[in-house]
Amino acid sequence: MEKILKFGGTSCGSIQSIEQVVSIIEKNVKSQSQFSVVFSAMSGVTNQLLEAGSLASKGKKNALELVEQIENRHFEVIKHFIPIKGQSQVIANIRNLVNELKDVLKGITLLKEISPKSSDLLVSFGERLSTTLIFYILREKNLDVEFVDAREIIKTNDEFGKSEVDFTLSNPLIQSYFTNLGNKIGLVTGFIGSNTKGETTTLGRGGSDYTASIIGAALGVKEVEIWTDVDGIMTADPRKVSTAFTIPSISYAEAMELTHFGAKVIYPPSLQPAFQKEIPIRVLNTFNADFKGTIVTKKPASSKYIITGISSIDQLALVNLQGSGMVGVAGVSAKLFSVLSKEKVSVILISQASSEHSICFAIEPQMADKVKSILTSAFEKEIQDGDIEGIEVQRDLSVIAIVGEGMKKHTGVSGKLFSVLGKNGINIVATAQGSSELNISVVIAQKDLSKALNVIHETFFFSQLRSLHLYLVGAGLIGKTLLKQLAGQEKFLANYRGLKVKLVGIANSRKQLIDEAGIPINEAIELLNEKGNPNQIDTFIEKIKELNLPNAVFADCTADKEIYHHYLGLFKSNISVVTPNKVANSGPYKQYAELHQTALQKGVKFLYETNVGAGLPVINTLQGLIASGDRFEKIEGVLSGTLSFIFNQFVPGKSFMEVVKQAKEKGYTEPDPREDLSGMDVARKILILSREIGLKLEFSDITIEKIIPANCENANSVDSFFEELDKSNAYFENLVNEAHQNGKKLRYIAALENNKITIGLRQVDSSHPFYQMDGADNVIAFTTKRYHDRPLVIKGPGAGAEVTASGVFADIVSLGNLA
Ligand SMILES: NC(=O)c1ccc[n+]([C@@H]2O[C@H](COP(=O)([O-])OP(=O)(O)OC[C@H]3O[C@@H](n4cnc5c(N)ncnc54)[C@H](O)[C@@H]3O)[C@@H](O)[C@H]2O)c1
Ligand SMILES: N[C@@H](CCO)C(=O)O
Ligand code: NA
Repeated sequence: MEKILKFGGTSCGSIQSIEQVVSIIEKNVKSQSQFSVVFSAMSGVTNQLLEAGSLASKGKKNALELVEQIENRHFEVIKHFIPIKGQSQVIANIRNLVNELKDVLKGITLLKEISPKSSDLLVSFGERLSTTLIFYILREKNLDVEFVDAREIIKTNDEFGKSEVDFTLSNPLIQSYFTNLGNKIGLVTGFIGSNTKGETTTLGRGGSDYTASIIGAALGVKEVEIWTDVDGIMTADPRKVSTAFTIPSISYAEAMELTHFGAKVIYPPSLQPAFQKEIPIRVLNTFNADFKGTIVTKKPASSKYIITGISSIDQLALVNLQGSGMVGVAGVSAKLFSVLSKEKVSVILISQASSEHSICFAIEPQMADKVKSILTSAFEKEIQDGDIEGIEVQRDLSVIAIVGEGMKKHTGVSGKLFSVLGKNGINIVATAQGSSELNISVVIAQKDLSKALNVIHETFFFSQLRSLHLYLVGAGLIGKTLLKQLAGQEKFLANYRGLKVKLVGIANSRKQLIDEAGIPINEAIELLNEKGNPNQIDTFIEKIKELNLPNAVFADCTADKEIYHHYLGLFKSNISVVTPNKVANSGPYKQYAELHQTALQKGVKFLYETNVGAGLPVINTLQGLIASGDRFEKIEGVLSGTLSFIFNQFVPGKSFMEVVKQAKEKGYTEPDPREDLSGMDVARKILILSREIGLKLEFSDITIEKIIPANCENANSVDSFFEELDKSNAYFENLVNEAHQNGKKLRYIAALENNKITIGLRQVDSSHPFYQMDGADNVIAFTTKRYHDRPLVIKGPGAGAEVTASGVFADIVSLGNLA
């Protein structure tokens, strides 16, 4: 025999799935391999049988209704696969089995009780029915098959419900049976066996896999194939991590570790006989039969990943035993674990500090109360004497284990694990590493489980493609331009920066839309309009925090004066903020400092390069100089793109108001251009620069020389502001004429020197470095200790949608380097 195949309940569960099974078996026949097949009951039938048993024991008639349902399900399959003239024999055989089943239920009804022994007999009908059914289907296809009742070859002890296999008795029976079978395909009932008296027994959890593994081991086959309904063992639970993928090859030991922490595809104890004989086990998908699945072997193929997989237990409780009296006292942990073992408490994980001051261990949460009371009485004396301070239970925790033989060869694996959790604000409550270095486990709050699994998975399996989760608030000029740029660069970012910017939320002042699965960037605005809910920024931010996505960034592309109140809370939730909005950084100094300190403390970023000079590298350059120890002596600049444009465009004879309107149309002005013309916008920028170099200045420390007459400044709406501007044309003509007559140009210059900020309109001549400027140019000159004789000058367009959005873009992408 070369192979044993095993098909699980879902594979035998329907006409469609049985069609798959038949085609897989036919393919094996064509390849002329010698093999036999083990079957589970049709999915759901075992439970129905148990339910029928329980109903019967209570004397309820509807037990028979369940039997009828089971019978009909089998008949339907027969009718599909077997031509009418052959059906009667098959139906008669199934009916015989069903009658026998009804007799068993009658017995249970009479006795009014269901013993483990009758329960085993009852459930055995599941596999006996499914295997009989498939036997006839395959015979109809002219395959040389034989029905094998496993009770004749697998012998067990008398422990009904979960009997132990007697290999000394079974192995020779199996060997002689299959030798006699010759070239026929044996179709074996999974899950069941019998004791020496011939009474039916069952093999417990993973029973049919166990049957396949027992037979495979007894016959020394080359491979055991477990056919199920998933693509093999995956790197993580695909319901929790959507990017999880199949592990092509895994060691027995790794499979054991992964399944200990919850991966449910196989149940390794049931594969033990095959493991021991080093027979490879292949996990395959009946519904995706050409897929290679996972092979579990002693020596798996080498992999490019450091770890093999991640698994988790959703719910556990942590018990902590601590006290100074425990230090150096031998026997505390011996006593602890012997008490636990006596009470059959299974311990999921243990961690002890080397100070020996405390021992903590994880258990199933439903055991927590019991364990606490057992330990309180077991350690009564130690607690009374004060050697143990008490027994503390923490709940609502989860454990994540990263598993892999490859960890032995690599340093820094735990560093990587802890740092990615830390960066995402996930607190590690306890940790344990087995000395085999096959697994590192961390206990975390249950609310962080999904986030943690995803970042860990990304870190270890997709280090070549990191995700940033982006929430964009403000879908106006800058927001929309940013979206366009992001959409255009999606491929480039993936291919050359290993970065995926996933838009998960978007809002404007009217609507909001959040979708964890990702909002297509190039359709985001339409989707927001069509599907968005009314926007309430508070609820939007609450939702963001609740979602708790890893590597998250909030981009504030509004000019709103209140939104920044949320930044602090976002930082505290480990969400970075990127913004062109200057309000946060130019408010009271105390608040500026608090925002920056909190971001630093939480390990998130607060990035706002576009606060000054739009996309020009002003803030980054300044921060670089400061970080490298340079000292600032003077900052001087033309910081308003709008005013620059206006003084470059406006000549006497033109309408000043029209030029301002043009600036607005070109996207240079603030949403409210009064901010630009009042000098407010420039004041914000120079104040921000002063804070960046370490000064604690307030807005009130700034002297602003106004350039617009009071009637314009005090206009109470944007429209009336334009009207007032129109009326004041002569005033502006005068200003410009005067400068022209002196051979000079007008520049609105902000200067910071000797801790003082001044802002005003200056006439500059051709020798002045700010004389030559075009369009909406900004120019900033840094005079520092190092740039002393000739300042460092940054010059170029300092306003406009494209250059601003690209500055925001660059800030966002720089976060990707940290993800
Ligand atoms: N235009 C430039 O050259 C430039 C340069 C640097 C910085 N900035 C800054 O960029 C920001 C955006 O400017 P813009 O020209 O795109 O403005 P805009 O008026 O075109 O767009 C603002 C967007 O924010 C939304 N919004 C306002 N309040 C909101 C709230 N409370 N909640 C949700 N959404 C809200 C609006 O609906 C709109 O979608 C401003 O802070 C501006 O100072 C602009
Ligand atoms: N309104 C601003 C945009 C850049 O911050 C300006 O004109 O400079
Ligand atoms: Na900038």
